[in-house]
Amino acid sequence: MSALARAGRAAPPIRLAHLGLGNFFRAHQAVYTAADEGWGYAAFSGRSAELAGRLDAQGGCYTLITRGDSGDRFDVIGSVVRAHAAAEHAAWLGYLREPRVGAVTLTVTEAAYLRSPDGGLDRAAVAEDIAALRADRAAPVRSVPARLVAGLAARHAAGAGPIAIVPCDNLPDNGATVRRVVLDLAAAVSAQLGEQLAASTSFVTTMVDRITPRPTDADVKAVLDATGLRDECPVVTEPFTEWVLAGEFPAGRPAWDTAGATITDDVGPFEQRKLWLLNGAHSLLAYAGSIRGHLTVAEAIADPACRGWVEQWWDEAAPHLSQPQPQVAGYRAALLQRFGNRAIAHRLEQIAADGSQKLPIRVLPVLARERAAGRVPQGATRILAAWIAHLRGRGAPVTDAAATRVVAAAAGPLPAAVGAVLEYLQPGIAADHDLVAAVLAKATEFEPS
Ligand SMILES: NC(=O)c1ccc[n+]([C@@H]2O[C@H](COP(=O)([O-])OP(=O)(O)OC[C@H]3O[C@@H](n4cnc5c(N)ncnc54)[C@H](O)[C@@H]3O)[C@@H](O)[C@H]2O)c1
Ligand SMILES: O=P(O)(O)OC[C@@H](O)[C@@H](O)[C@H](O)[C@H](O)CO
Repeated sequence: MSALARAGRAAPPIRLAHLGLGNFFRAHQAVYTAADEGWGYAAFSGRSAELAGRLDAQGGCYTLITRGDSGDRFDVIGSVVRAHAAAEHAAWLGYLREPRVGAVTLTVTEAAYLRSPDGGLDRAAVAEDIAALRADRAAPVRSVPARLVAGLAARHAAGAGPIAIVPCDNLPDNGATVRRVVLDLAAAVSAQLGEQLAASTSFVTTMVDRITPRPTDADVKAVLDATGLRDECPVVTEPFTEWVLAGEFPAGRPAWDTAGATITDDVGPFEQRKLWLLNGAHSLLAYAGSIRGHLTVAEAIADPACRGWVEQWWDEAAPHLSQPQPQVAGYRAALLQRFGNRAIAHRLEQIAADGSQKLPIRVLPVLARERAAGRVPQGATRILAAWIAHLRGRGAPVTDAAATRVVAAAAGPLPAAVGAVLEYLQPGIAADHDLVAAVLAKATEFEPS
């Protein structure tokens, strides 16, 4: 056992699997689970093997650094029992065949669900995995939808009973979204498999919130200095945390609610508030803030211009939220405090990744509502303009699952670029001349002088 032990307690039984072992999972779902000693995790990385190896060498234990204005708090989290690399497919199938494994949580990024523009599965992107599963249900597959289908098929074949899939990525209605891509893929393997998995799988919808930046070598040193423990993979997060879930758990679940999670019938109001206000403002800061030379959220929100743009965006989004306005006002005030936490170095370049996946979720719903009300929203159009400027080489570097297409769309004379990028985001939108003119005017302000 590593020096990072579970304070004399035995490891909990593995009753959960996770896909997308990374920082957020370790600051969020694993922490809620740690409050219930009856449930432990087998966690799999989405792609790389590196973190899984380091974590498994520590018996799954790691230090959670909760970083507030008044200093750091250090807790050893022991709910992860085994950490596996993505390639350990036989182990993945093995856990899913276990009746006592009752749920699979996911944090694999928005892009990993491989949705087509209509929200269904992008079948071309998973053609190899479909062919492999048609030939052999236990064949190694790489994409997230195919790994889920392979695991669920193995479970069904083993007669292990129904299970819950619990996506924890920043996607609206994430349970229904994941249901659709998983069942599309299962049906493409065989119609019968599609029906079997539809009948035996519950897709839970969640809203997740806890700002979790990428840790650095300085965080490893901070743990050593404060606790005397050598931890190769601590995780840093803010004090705030929120988890809202709706859906069935046919094989049970940990007592996440006693650890502070909200169990509800409708995640929608929580999710809109969080995706538009927090994530929308994050995207604005990631593009506009990095163009203004800032590196982190805390730096950008301290810039009066950026702060004003964020407030303007919130003024546009807030009236479209269904939660009571005093509650929304309280959330906005808390967000300003969270964004301003200088102890958390949340890098804008991390948030800037995959704008092609994020902006349709974070910004376009508000834009559509504002246009339906006859207004041209200045905050929303500024976010789009800043993204276009980012794609044209300004601010944070471009990392995007659709980089080839969106960077090409953003190239050349600015008026054509604005039209092409907007059309990429939402076909037909470029016919809205007032909207295009507003985005163009703001994009012009972001052009190099
Ligand atoms: N970090 C946060 O503050 C935060 C907060 C709320 C929600 N989230 C959600 O969690 C996700 C992960 O964030 P993180 O901070 O843990 O990131 P991370 O980089 O630490 O971990 C991401 C995990 O997803 C896997 N992955 C990435 N792209 C993939 C792909 N295309 N296919 C398969 N697997 C893939 C990686 O291998 C890794 O296991 C976010 O994209 C977001 O949806 C993050
Ligand atoms: O994690 P992403 O890449 O979906 O988005 C980046 C940030 O906006 C996001 O991680 C927030 O920090 C998070 O959603 C806060 O709960």
